[in-house]
Amino acid sequence: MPDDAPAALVDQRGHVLVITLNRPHAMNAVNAELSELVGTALERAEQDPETRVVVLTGAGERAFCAGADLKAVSRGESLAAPGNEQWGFAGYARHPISKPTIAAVNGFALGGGTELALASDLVVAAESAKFGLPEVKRGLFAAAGGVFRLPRQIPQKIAMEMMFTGEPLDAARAATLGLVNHVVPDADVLTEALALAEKIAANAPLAVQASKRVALGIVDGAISAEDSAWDNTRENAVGVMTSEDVREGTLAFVEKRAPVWQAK
Ligand SMILES: CCCCCCCCCCCCC[C@H](O)CC(=O)SCCNC(=O)CCNC(=O)[C@H](O)C(C)(C)COP(=O)(O)OP(=O)(O)OC[C@H]1O[C@@H](n2cnc3c(N)ncnc32)[C@H](O)[C@@H]1OP(=O)(O)O
Repeated sequence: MPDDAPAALVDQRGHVLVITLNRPHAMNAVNAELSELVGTALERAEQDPETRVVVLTGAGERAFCAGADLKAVSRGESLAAPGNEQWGFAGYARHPISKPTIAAVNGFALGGGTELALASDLVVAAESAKFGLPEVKRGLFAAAGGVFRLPRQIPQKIAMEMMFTGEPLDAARAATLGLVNHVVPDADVLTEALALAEKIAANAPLAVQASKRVALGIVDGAISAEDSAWDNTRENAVGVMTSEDVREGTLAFVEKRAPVWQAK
């Protein structure tokens, strides 16, 4: 892929906007450029009356999204890229848009990748896809919604084991647990996600959007509950993300070695 290729691509297909994370050389890991381009695409989708459904997928055949860019983090760059609170990577997690979103998970969905799937309304997964929150292996914390969305979307004890061990689930197990709507052959992920999107786009947009708004309002609890979840996450995350573990955990990944955590 040319070095100057954009980190995310946008493709309008009738009433469906397809956003493709486009850093396959880095397993579509989220850096500031990718976050900003995803944010711009989401803002366009939200404001364009012609767009009724958004499909989010990853470039290449190996990864949907491998989470935050650990090389950037190991260089001390912020995970919360400036300006992405409303629309960027974190924005997608914290401020779901009013239109239905479908994650077409074409491979690894790890860390922020799983958090993007958790923040999506529907998930179509490749048979080879894997879902996980390995942040704790890097000294990090699933601060983009993982820590409170995962226990809400799958059984609590399974969610706790995933968060504490950092070990992934395969697509079949994720579907059994309710994290995935459809598991399809790897080659069919985008086609199947688009077919589902067209099915939704054929229905009354305002009614579909109102259904999403009310359902999320109930599932996420009252605004105060949702805000306290984020505030609590942020309080815990800041403590974790400013620790020496972050530098050691991410450097260990970059240097392809086991991390050596400081004795606590
Ligand atoms: C202060 C808090 C405020 C809270 C409110 C809002 C916060 C907003 C910001 C918070 C964001 C938090 C996001 C999230 O919770 C945090 C994370 O996501 S941490 C990252 C978690 N992900 C991982 O640990 C996965 C890392 N990758 C792997 O384990 C493996 O690469 C793989 C995916 C299992 C594939 O393995 P392999 O097949 O062996 O392939 P390679 O490992 O060789 O990878 C190929 C190539 O890609 C590069 N790469 C892979 N993953 C990443 C990555 N995450 N970052 C950067 N680069 C990655 C890898 O280095 C290889 O490159 P090469 O070495 O060939 O140059």
